[in-house]
Amino acid sequence: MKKIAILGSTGSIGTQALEVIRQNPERFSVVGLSSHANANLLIEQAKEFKPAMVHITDEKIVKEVKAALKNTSTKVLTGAKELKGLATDSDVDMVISAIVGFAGLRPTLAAIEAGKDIALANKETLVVAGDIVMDLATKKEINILPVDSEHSAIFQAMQGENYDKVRRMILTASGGPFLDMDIKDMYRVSCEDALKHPNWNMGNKITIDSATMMNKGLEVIEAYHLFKTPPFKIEVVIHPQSIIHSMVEFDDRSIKAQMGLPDMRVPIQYALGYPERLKNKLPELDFTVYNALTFQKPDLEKFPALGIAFETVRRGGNFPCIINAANEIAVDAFLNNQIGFMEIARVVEQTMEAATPCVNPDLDDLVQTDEEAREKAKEFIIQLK
Ligand SMILES: NC(=O)C1=CN([C@@H]2O[C@H](COP(=O)(O)OP(=O)(O)OC[C@H]3O[C@@H](n4cnc5c(N)ncnc54)[C@H](OP(=O)(O)O)[C@@H]3O)[C@@H](O)[C@H]2O)C=CC1
Ligand SMILES: CC(=O)[C@@H](O)[C@H](O)COP(=O)(O)O
Ligand SMILES: [Mn+2]
Repeated sequence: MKKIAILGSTGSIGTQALEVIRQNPERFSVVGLSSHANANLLIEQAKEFKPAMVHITDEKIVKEVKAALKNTSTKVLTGAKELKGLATDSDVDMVISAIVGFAGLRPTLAAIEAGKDIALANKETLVVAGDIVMDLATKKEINILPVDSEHSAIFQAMQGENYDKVRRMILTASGGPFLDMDIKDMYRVSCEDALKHPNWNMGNKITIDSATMMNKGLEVIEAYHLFKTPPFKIEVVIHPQSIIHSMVEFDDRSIKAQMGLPDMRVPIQYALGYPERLKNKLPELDFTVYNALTFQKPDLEKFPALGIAFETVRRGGNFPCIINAANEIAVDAFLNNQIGFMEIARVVEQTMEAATPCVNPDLDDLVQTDEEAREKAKEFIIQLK
């Protein structure tokens, strides 16, 4: 029985991970769950999965959760220290890192430090602190199992293969809802338009990232760290159907692609079950329905965020951390109707050029970088108004 803690259990990844666990009660049990502010769903999940602990960030509503769970064996926690406690509890075998954004970094690092295997959805953890995270994972001899669909695809394609023989890793991108829109119309799109992802149903932040293609930029940085592959070997190709989840080309020009319907339960299940492949009852891919798989080059004028992300890998140091922070602030501002869609990448680029570079940052440097970049991004947003 694998005993699991889910950081971010009330989100899109968290709820789908619980669905996988629900289908496999003989293999997985839930030890801990965490949410930010969604008390109702956390209570419901606790009643169903009976974890030893739940954590909620919002200290004002922790009382509500305690009251609802008072006649159960579930302990209710709050505060940053207790979230780390949940992630490092001696009973936990694997932590699913599914908090969104920089907030996921510290509990994930704490879990690695405590020797837990990680099913990693929170790509920002690797974007911000990839070197620190991967070095610690090596030192602690733990597995980081990718949940992000592209990275799961590459990880699956690499089974039985040698990393020295990789010629290219090709990340596929849907292109988001504005793939075929004229650039001049992209200045006027609404949040509602941007939140309509063509293929995936995900949390708001990553859905906006998909629309700007910052998501793919973050995924390039994620792949660079996860697979220790230089950026010149990582390519992005638009594949609007999201059936091929990514590909690896080897030295002999043979290409392995991992395919399937766009359903996050597949990569989540692969990470949870690894190295075993488990059965499920998900719908099968009908090739006669998806009878045309198409590909095109990304347009960097329409999607400058992708180019910015590649630039930060070249610059290294704290640059990925800077753009991640600026992007979190800019996406939030867009979702609150404070800036336009095309201004997201503009704020990110301005912040990248204005923040203080650091060549070999440690965790404290990155925390400081994150704070500084957030402040600078907020200043640029005020100037835009
Ligand atoms: N959704 C998807 O299909 C995919 C997601 N990912 C990545 O997985 C991560 C999660 O994405 P997704 O599930 O879509 O996001 P959601 O917004 O749906 O869920 C986020 C989860 O994190 C919690 N949370 C939010 N902010 C904080 C915080 N400051 N401190 C602690 N907990 C917090 C939320 O709690 P509450 O509900 O209470 O707000 C919720 O449980 C992201 O990094 C994303 O890029 C990667 C590939 C695919
Ligand atoms: C499901 C998943 O892994 C997302 O990261 C997805 O890839 C987003 O789609 P885009 O290709 O549009 O960024
Ligand atoms: Mn992805």
